[in-house]
Amino acid sequence: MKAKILLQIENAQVKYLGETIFQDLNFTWEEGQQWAIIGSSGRELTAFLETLRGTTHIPEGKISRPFSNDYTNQKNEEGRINSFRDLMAYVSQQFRFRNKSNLQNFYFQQRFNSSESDEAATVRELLTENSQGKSGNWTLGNVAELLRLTSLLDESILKLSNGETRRLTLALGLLSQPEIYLMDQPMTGLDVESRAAFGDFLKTIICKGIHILITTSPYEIPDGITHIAELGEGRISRTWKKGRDHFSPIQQRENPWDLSLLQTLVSTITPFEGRVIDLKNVSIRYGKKDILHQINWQVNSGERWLVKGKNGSGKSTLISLLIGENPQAYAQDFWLFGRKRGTGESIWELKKPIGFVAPELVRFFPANQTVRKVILSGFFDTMGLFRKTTLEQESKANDWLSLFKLETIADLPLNRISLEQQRWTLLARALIKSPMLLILDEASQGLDDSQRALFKMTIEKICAFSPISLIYVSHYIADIPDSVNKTLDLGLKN
Ligand SMILES: Nc1ncnc2c1ncn2[C@@H]1O[C@H](COP(=O)(O)OP(=O)(O)OP(=O)(O)O)[C@@H](O)[C@H]1O
Repeated sequence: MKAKILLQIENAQVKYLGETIFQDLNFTWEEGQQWAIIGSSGRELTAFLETLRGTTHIPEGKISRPFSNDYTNQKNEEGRINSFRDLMAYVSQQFRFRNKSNLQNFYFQQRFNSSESDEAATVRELLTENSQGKSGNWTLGNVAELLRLTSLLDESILKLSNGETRRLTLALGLLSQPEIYLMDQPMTGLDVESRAAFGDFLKTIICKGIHILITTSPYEIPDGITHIAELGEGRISRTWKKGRDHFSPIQQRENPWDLSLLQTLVSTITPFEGRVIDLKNVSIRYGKKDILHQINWQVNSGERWLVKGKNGSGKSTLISLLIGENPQAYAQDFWLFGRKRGTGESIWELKKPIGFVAPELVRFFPANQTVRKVILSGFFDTMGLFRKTTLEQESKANDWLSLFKLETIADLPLNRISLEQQRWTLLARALIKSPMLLILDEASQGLDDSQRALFKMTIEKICAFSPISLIYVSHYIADIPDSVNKTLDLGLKN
């Protein structure tokens, strides 16, 4: 007996964000198949998911979704128009939570400011809100348990770490009681242990009848997946059953940047004469929860450090202290660039010698901020450009735009460009003021394998060409540049 088709794309031309991204795309998803989609372009992977969700434009060919026929027919008979989307959950890479009045995204430092957290819903409130009006296998209780959120139910969503937030978004998807569950790079931001456990999570939900399709790295195909499709050059180039075949290794690209321009740009970075960071018995506690416990850490000028630890171990909290975003810094014995914190320095003085990149920064720039403005805002350490710039500053911005090949998109808003272009923009913003210390908090998270390799190579070159001090946070050993040769392990703190 032939397997039932759930979804089918036939000879489709697909336009995504105004560009033709697929030509002659064909894909058949049959009952019982659980798909992993791999490929070297993060943009193509996301566009493929958007096509399944019906948010791209298909001028030629067609897409059909027989999985929803019974449901939509029944709703039509009841005189209601309902879409296949009711049966489909989607976890995107860029999640945005709004504050309670639904007016704005949170601003960055709000997360570490516990007094302001009332503005945000708790994990329980958000899960409850998302389960209303839907009944099925998934309840707040079993979903919270499955995704290890039970102990976090009464926390404000604002305070969650990256990995905790990722688990929350997976839970929200389940509570919509989907038949089809699409996930864009769902293991991004998860620590080594949680990535290993991800296959068990998939197997559990597959057993309950959900069909899944994820985009992922070819090196991370979790348990539960039965079929793999490789995207490349505008179409699906191959499909195979898991275990029958293996993927072609990602081609290592040449570094596409003008390295002599990079060298010139970072040659203005000077070393700090003295100790960059000195933490003496630093402890951070929220309510009854010890996040950092008596941390002693010294970073000397020119050193390159890895900060590691599992999800929720306090890596971002530690970094919030360094970049002046955590009010608890004042109570600590803590020196930055030879000056004790809390001795009258302004937040701007504190930020000046530090360049900082974290993927979630993108969420905190106002919507009208273009790539050029975001890069220029690095001179002023503001989330967006709100003042006049000099010709010299503009010329520096042009150099960075040219280095990272961003000129053609320089005047587009940050939220209209691809994930990798956003990341190069943030790196240019961090470096434009020639900082003495560069802090990268999971800065290549979510990029595809070739872009991650390029990011690593770029940081390697910056370290080779300048005396910059570096703090690098990552859950992926393969992403760590060779020049990083010291480690602070927060997992060992207790
Ligand atoms: N203002 C706050 N109030 C209460 N708890 C908080 C607050 N800010 C952070 N936390 C909690 O502190 C813990 C550490 O969070 P942090 O973001 O530093 O972890 P992380 O090591 O960076 O994790 P990840 O690898 O997931 O990014 C988390 O459990 C988080 O929920």
